[in-house]
Order: sequence, then structure tokens, then C-alpha cells
Amino acid sequence: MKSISILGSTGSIGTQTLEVVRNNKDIKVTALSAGHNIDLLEKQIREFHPAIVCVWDEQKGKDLALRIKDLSVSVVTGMEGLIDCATEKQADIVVTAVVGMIGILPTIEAIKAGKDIALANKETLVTAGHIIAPLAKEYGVRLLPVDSEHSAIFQALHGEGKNEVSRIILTASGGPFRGKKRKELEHIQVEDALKHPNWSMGRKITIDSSTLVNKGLEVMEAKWLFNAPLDKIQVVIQPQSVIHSAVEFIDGGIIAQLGTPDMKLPIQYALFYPDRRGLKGERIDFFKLGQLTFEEPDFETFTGLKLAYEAAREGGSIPTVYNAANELAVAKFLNREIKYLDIADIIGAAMKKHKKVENPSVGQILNIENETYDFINELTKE
Ligand SMILES: NC(=O)C1=CN([C@@H]2O[C@H](COP(=O)(O)OP(=O)(O)OC[C@H]3O[C@@H](n4cnc5c(N)ncnc54)[C@H](OP(=O)(O)O)[C@@H]3O)[C@@H](O)[C@H]2O)C=CC1
Ligand SMILES: CC(=O)[C@@H](O)[C@H](O)COP(=O)(O)O
Ligand SMILES: [Mn+2]
Repeated sequence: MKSISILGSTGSIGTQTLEVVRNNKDIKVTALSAGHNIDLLEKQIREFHPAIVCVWDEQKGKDLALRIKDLSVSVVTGMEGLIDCATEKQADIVVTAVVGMIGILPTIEAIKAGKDIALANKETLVTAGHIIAPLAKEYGVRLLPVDSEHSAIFQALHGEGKNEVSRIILTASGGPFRGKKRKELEHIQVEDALKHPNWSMGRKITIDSSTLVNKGLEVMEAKWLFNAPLDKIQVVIQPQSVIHSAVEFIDGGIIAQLGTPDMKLPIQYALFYPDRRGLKGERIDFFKLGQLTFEEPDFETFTGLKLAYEAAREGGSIPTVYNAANELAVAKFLNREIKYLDIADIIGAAMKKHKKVENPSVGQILNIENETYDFINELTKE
């Protein structure tokens, strides 16, 4: 019986992970964690019987403890609690399904505790990949990609051993504003940007998909997961989101992974790797689909993608600034404090202002996150 700990069990990836657990009898949940949604967390606790649960918010943690006092589950809170869940002794795999840089410390501690990581939380690898990738190697733990594109690449690489890769083809839907120019994006509202054409996901990543910042983060994620040079990672718009990504080898052969847009496949693949298991759901009907199309990304309109390549090329602390600036800018946009186009402009301004630190430590990364927030708060002050 395999045991898993889920960081962020009440979110889009978290709930789909629990759906996979429900459908497989030989896997159990030993730890769950949520930010604020204790109603859903309580239901999950009563169904999955974890040994420990974490609620980020301390007061909500107290409320939850009262509600489940009939059960013998320990309730912890805050970062310490998140780390307790990430290192819970029975867990074989930690699913990092929290959103944002909050995932860095628990992921590091989970690796040090010898847990395999089913990695959904891309912000962790983008900002601390230079620490996490070697650490995973040192502790002999696996970084199993959950992000659909990286899972596709991982699946395409399966069984290829040391065969040389000439190109990673990272597909993107293009988001709800594919084909639009900057001028047409001036008055975009939160509701417009939350309409992803193919995937149903959490709010932050949905906005990131619309700006192509998600693809920028994924370029950096691919760099760390597959030890790939940036000039070998090509973003290709595939508007139907059927080809989840592909790998080209030195003989020109391309192996791609295709499927309907359902995160349960990559989640399940990560949890049972290298085995494949049955999974109910829609199947691709090529006759209904008719055609698959491809486009070049528009780097001039979607400057968030251009800035991501710049950040990745510069390296050091610049990807942290890129990511932190995006996290706060997206929160402000969702809160209707800034305009849609401000998101990428703010990322650019924060990158320009920052003085690069080579090889930043975890402490420096977290300080730079705060400095970036201070800069943006000042910049957007009315
Ligand atoms: N959704 C998807 O299909 C995909 C997501 N990803 C990545 O996976 C990660 C999760 O995304 P997604 O599931 O969409 O996000 P959601 O917003 O749906 O869920 C986020 C989860 O994190 C929890 N959380 C938020 N803040 C905190 C906190 N301070 N402490 C502890 N837990 C917290 C939330 O809890 P609560 O709701 O209780 O506050 C929730 O359980 C992101 O990094 C995203 O980029 C990658 C590929 C696909
Ligand atoms: C499901 C998933 O992995 C998301 O990251 C998805 O890729 C978002 O779609 P686009 O960023 O390609 O629009
Ligand atoms: Mn993705």
C-alpha cells in the first residue's frame, strides 16, 4: 500500500488527486493540507482518514480541530504544519499541489525526508530549481512531474535511456486571447481572463495561461526537470490542447503524448510511475476532432513569455523576481486593483529594478520575494 501526503488538497490538483485515490484501492492518504477551506477539508478527512492535517490559517485550524474532535487526527497550522505534513513518516510521495512559492520549504524538507515528489507546484522549481534538482539527486528521490506538459515529456522520454534529445516541444493552448493584439487587451476583465479554452484549473494558473506566463514558468520548469538548455525548449501553440507536449530526438523522430484535457492522467501517472492504470474518462475521437493546428507564439503581445526566456537566460535570482512579481500582480488583478496588461509590465519593471544574486540560497530567495512585493506595492500605490 502506497501512502501519499497532499499539500493543497482542497484545490484543483488536490481534489483530482483524491479522485485518483478513490479509484485505486492500493493507495492511501496520510496527510492533507489546505489554505482556508476547512469545510471541504473536513469532508476529505472524514472520507480519507489521514493521520495529520494542516490548515494555513491558525484560527481556522482551531475551528477545524473542534469540528473533528471525535477523530484522532492531529491538526497543525502554518509553515511548520505544512512541513510536518510534507515529512509525515508514512508518506512515500508528497503531492505538491499548493499554489505559489509557499511550496519551496515543504518541498525541500520532503526531499530531505526521502519522499518522492509528485510536483504540480511549478513556482517552487522556477525559483529554487538550482537547489531542488541537485537536492533530489543527493537524497535519491524522484521528481515526478504532474504538470501536463512535463508529464507528456516525461512519458515521451520513458525507455529512451541516454538517447540524445534535440528539442523539447512544449505546447501551449494560447489561452483565451490567442490571436489578439495588445490594443485589444487593454480592457480585459477578470471574468474574461478566467475563461480558459480547454482546461478547468485554479484561478492563478488560469490567469497565467491567459498571459502566457504559465508557459514561461513551464519553460523554466522543463529546464530543471529535464536538464535541458533553453535553446532546445520550443513553445508551440497547439490550440486544441490535445498534444500535451513532445520530444524530438537527434534522428528527427518526435514522440508526443496526446489525450483529452484531464489532469487525472498525469496525476495518476506520477503516483504509480512507471505503471499505467485504467482511468475512466473521455477518449480522443480523431474523426470528431478533424484537425490539429499549430501556431507560433506572439512574443510581442504576450511579453510575459518573452520575459520568462530573459529571466531563465539570466538565471540566478531573476526567475524568483519574475515569479514573485507575477504572483503579486495576478493577485492584484484578481482583486481588481490593476489592469490586465499591467501584469506583464509589472514583471518587467521588477526584473529591471532587481540586482541579480547568483545562486541564491533559500533565505535569499524568500527575501527577494518580499523585496519584490515591496517594490510592486510601492509602484502600484495610488
Ligand atoms: N490546476 C491545474 O490543472 C494545474 C495546476 N498546476 C499547478 O499546481 C499548483 C496548484 O494549482 P491549482 O490546484 O490549480 O490551484 P488552486 O488554487 O485550485 O488550489 C491551491 C491549493 O493550495 C492551497 N493553498 C493556498 N494558499 C495556501 C497556503 N498559504 N497554505 C497552504 N495551502 C494553501 C489552497 O487551499 P484553500 O483553497 O483551502 O485556501 C488549495 O488547496 C499550482 O502551482 C499550479 O500552477 C499545474 C498544472 C495544472
Ligand atoms: C493543465 C496544465 O498543465 C496547465 O498548465 C495547462 O497547460 C494550461 O494551459 P496553457 O498554459 O497551455 O493555456
Ligand atoms: Mn501545464
